[in-house]
Amino acid sequence: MVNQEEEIKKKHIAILGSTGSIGTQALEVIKSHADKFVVEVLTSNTNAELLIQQAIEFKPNAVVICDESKYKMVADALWNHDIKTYAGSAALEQVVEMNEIDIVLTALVGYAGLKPTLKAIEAKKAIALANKETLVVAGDIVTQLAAKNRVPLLPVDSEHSAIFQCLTGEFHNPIEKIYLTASGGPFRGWNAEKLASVTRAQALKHPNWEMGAKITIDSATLMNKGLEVIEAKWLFQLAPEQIDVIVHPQSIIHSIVQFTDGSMKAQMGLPDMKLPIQYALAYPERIPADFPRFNFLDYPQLTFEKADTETFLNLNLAYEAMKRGGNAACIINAANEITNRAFLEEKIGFLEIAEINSKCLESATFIEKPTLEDYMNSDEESRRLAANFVG
Ligand SMILES: NC(=O)C1=CN([C@@H]2O[C@H](COP(=O)(O)OP(=O)(O)OC[C@H]3O[C@@H](n4cnc5c(N)ncnc54)[C@H](OP(=O)(O)O)[C@@H]3O)[C@@H](O)[C@H]2O)C=CC1
Ligand SMILES: CC(=O)[C@@H](O)[C@H](O)COP(=O)(O)O
Ligand SMILES: [Mn+2]
Repeated sequence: MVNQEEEIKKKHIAILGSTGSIGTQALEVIKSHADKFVVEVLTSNTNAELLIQQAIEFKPNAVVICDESKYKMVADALWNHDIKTYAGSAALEQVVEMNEIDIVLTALVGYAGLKPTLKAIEAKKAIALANKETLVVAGDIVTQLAAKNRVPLLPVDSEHSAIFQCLTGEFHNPIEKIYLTASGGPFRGWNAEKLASVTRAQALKHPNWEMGAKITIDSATLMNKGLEVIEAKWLFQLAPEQIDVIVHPQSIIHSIVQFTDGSMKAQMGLPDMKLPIQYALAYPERIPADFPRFNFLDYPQLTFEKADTETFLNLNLAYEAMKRGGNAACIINAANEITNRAFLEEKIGFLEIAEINSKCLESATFIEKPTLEDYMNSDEESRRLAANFVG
């Protein structure tokens, strides 16, 4: 019989996007610390097969399949497993409110993360935040709501986890600046002429990380770093001038904080997302893990270089959106979700991603102080514009 006290002491976790790269790695972490974590909710967009397998193995309280046409398949497979089964995106906003949940891991991709994250914050659940687009789109509303509800936003993104780890014990010490490290992606050093004809398959080969398709393409165009700059602004309440990007092709140093006395703290380790995922779930504890250890002799050189923002236009576009404020970041995020997908569907070339994103920033309606509804309308408007430019 399960010892009820032991079960209560465990952290009860909802994973939104459990079938993706972050979601599946989170389940590995949870499995190897079954004494500390228990799964309450699992969700996927369309991948019913994997969701069913995960549900049977981890026995959550509830699952959500966003694609309603797959509901019957999931419900039929789980009917005798004592697991509540829901369908549709709106169900994500309801399951995060379940009493049993302590932490919501936002491992779903894109703008779809915004509304369930806001609901989870309102329900006072701690947020382990992988879904960077949530902060890019509406960082002001999300961080204010989290502060009001005294809800921690625990970064999962490797760079932001690195900064967060460097800030442990330093919360009263002002930050002079931070350096977000960037791998440079698969096309580091390439010129525009070569980039014009790169294929989807080439862009999907990240040099250091295995990730979902959307973020892998964003890494290749440097939009990922642009989104991360904006994510950092909101997570650590920094001014644009305090955030710098440095290309570090080995992805060993995950990011750096520089304090006002000039001292710099960096967090390093082999590129493995299980570490930041585990850090966020176990926070404030560090718990053991047998992830492979870094060996200095395998990396006799850790190198650094300037990002090529003249060829990879998305990074400066994100800085520009951050400086403009208002709904500008929401506009480029929406445009980028359309152009990223259009490139994956081979409808546009690699260089057109940034070109169209930039046109959307210039042509969409700017709103200086957007409400949540404004963000939703702005997301729609920018998607429409981008789709037109894609043709
Ligand atoms: N992968 C990584 O190493 C890192 C990822 N991140 C961030 O974490 C987030 C997740 O990335 P990643 O795991 O790579 O992405 P994946 O594409 O691998 O997984 C996305 C997950 O979200 C689900 N999903 C996709 N679209 C929707 C939608 N519209 N509504 C609801 N659920 C949806 C998918 O379901 P289905 O399987 O059914 O499609 C899947 O479970 C992103 O915001 C990314 O930027 C940050 C740092 C590192
Ligand atoms: C693992 C992670 O956090 C990714 O966001 C990663 O940083 C992508 O690599 P790039 O530095 O190439 O964008
Ligand atoms: Mn990252």
